[in-house]
Amino acid sequence: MSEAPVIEFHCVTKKFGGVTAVEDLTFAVRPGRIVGLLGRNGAGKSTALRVLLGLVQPTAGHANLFGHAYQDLPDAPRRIGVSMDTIGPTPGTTGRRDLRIWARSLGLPDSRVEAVLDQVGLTDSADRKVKGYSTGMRQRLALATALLPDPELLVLDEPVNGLDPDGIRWLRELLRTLAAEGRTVLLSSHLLAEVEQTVDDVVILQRTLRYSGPLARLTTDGADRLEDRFFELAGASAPGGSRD
Ligand SMILES: Nc1ncnc2c1ncn2[C@@H]1O[C@H](COP(=O)(O)OP(=O)(O)OP(=O)(O)O)[C@@H](O)[C@H]1O
Repeated sequence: MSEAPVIEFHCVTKKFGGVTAVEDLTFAVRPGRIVGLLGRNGAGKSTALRVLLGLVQPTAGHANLFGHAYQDLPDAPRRIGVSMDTIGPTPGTTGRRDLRIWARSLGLPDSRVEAVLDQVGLTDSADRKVKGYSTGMRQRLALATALLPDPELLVLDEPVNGLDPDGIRWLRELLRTLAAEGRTVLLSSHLLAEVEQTVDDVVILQRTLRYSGPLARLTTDGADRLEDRFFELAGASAPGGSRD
């Protein structure tokens, strides 16, 4: 397996008017790893992911996937599975219908829809309207959408939010299986305890980068708690997105 980074951020800064959401962010993600982008509400996690996916232009610096900016990467929508709040289901659809719309837009057969419904455990609810789904079911549907193209890389914004303990365990096992197949996962979260058992590597963001590296190094092989190390590195309670 090539050890070339799957994701690279180089000195990425993003300002929204007078607010600096992300400042001088540099880190890399290696293949086959599950990486947690961790930070408080407003720390800049979604902004960093949006820069990565070409959804917002950085003020300075750049981010690459497989050595290219998202918009220059051939076949990007089929190589990278994305789950983000802003990519919601089509209003009024059922889970199955929503996935079929996505599948067609990606040139994928309906058999992929059935495969991902099964993978995320939504087959029995697939013909129910999405508006009646629980938060956990919506998370599963978002993950199914990300998994549709059988991607090499998954970028998941807050995938743990709204999952119950069974759902969190299920997600952990699914991500482990995907990583064992050589896929790479970058997920953002502010739920430290929930992701501690899921991720291999950690990126701690509080507008600026506070840590990037193996979870085991951060916690001295589990002797220290992630939460304690997080507060040391991210500071006690500083809000993200400082005004200039
Ligand atoms: N489009 C925007 N316009 C103005 N300010 C923005 C915009 N997007 C984000 N911000 C600001 O940038 C900062 C970082 O926000 P961001 O959503 O990236 O944080 P986050 O870590 O994803 O937070 P959360 O966990 O709450 O989703 C915040 O202060 C936010 O208000």
